[in-house]
Amino acid sequence: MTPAARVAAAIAVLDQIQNGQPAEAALLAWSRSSRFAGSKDRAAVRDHVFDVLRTMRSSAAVGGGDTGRALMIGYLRNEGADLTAVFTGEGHAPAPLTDEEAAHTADMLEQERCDWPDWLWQPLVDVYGDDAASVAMAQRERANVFIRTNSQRISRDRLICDLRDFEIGAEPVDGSATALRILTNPRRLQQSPAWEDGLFDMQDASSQIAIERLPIIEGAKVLDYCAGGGGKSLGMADRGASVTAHDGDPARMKDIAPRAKRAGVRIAVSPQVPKGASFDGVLCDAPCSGSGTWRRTPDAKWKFTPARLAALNEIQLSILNTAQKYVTADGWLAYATCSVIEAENRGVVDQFVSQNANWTVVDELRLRPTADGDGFYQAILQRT
Ligand SMILES: C[S@@+](CC[C@H](N)C(=O)[O-])C[C@H]1O[C@@H](n2cnc3c(N)ncnc32)[C@H](O)[C@@H]1O
Repeated sequence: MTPAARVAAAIAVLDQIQNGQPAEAALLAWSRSSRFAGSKDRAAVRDHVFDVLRTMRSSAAVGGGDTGRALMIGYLRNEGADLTAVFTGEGHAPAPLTDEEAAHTADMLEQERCDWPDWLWQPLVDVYGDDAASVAMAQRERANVFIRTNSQRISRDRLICDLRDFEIGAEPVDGSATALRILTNPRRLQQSPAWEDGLFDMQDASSQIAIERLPIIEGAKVLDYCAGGGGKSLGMADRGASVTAHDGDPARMKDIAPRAKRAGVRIAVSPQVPKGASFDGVLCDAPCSGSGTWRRTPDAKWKFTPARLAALNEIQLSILNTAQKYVTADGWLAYATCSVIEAENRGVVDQFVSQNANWTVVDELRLRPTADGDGFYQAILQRT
């Protein structure tokens, strides 16, 4: 496919998404009906679609509409591309720009330029002040790929060398003892001998920094109360904790056993927290908007609503209220989200403390989305 034909294909996929189809389903349907497209074509079309989804608002303003075509015009115009070289109408290229399309200009509000929902703009400014724009702008960029070194099995420097032998470039992330940023060939990671040998797992750098911050001592009994696929459980086990994984939806934990086996650690998977059980530490990696990771799931940014935020706040608070019961008298309780929205971060923690005055915040971590990792929040509490 020519570069212009890839743009035309992305326009067709975007139209399906605008008609209500989820992004992945629309891309899959296009792939299935486009047997002529090679792997590079598929990757390029996918990149175009996600580039537009991450910048939907500014692309619509600058492109003069929200059809696939207008969005792509807006995105490419924002990027400074030569539109006349792409919109030629030749072969499978999209049709030339109309006079109206060519003449369109837009004045944008700051939140529009930053591709951030209006209703969440002021809350972002309240926390990040003049940096709100850079927090929002970070979600317009493609995310880097990060891995967590399995430090029970290999040093980070040795892992860099092993990956290099497989033509995968990696470099350490500042502020983390385990995280590596993948510089080249990320698609080869899960075919590498190091993957086969369980020397690393996939995990964003911010999650790793948060896990490293937990006051875990070798052999501590820890409950991962919202374990999901077990990323945090594995990180805590790597730090020497004896981990029990729990999740309100036990089916979400199905990958934990094989992941733990590959990593060579033991994690007890427990659909019900055993009655009367207590732990030196309990981590609540709560369900949230995911606003710190919206560059990875850009359509979520536009679907999130005030009603959903209110519902999440209730769940988040009730998780903390339940989980605290499993913490020993001098143990710790950690609350984490991959969100940059304060209402589901310190907002929830403050509500919890106002209802449970015997708990106090002893540590707080707020990571912005940057090239070094996703947006992440964590508070560690202890009883007074
Ligand atoms: C952010 S995800 C966890 C990600 C996981 N810790 C990881 O690192 O891969 C939040 C998890 O909370 C779970 N959850 C939702 N409501 C819950 C509840 N009331 N009690 C326990 N877990 C709950 C969800 O099923 C989901 O797996």
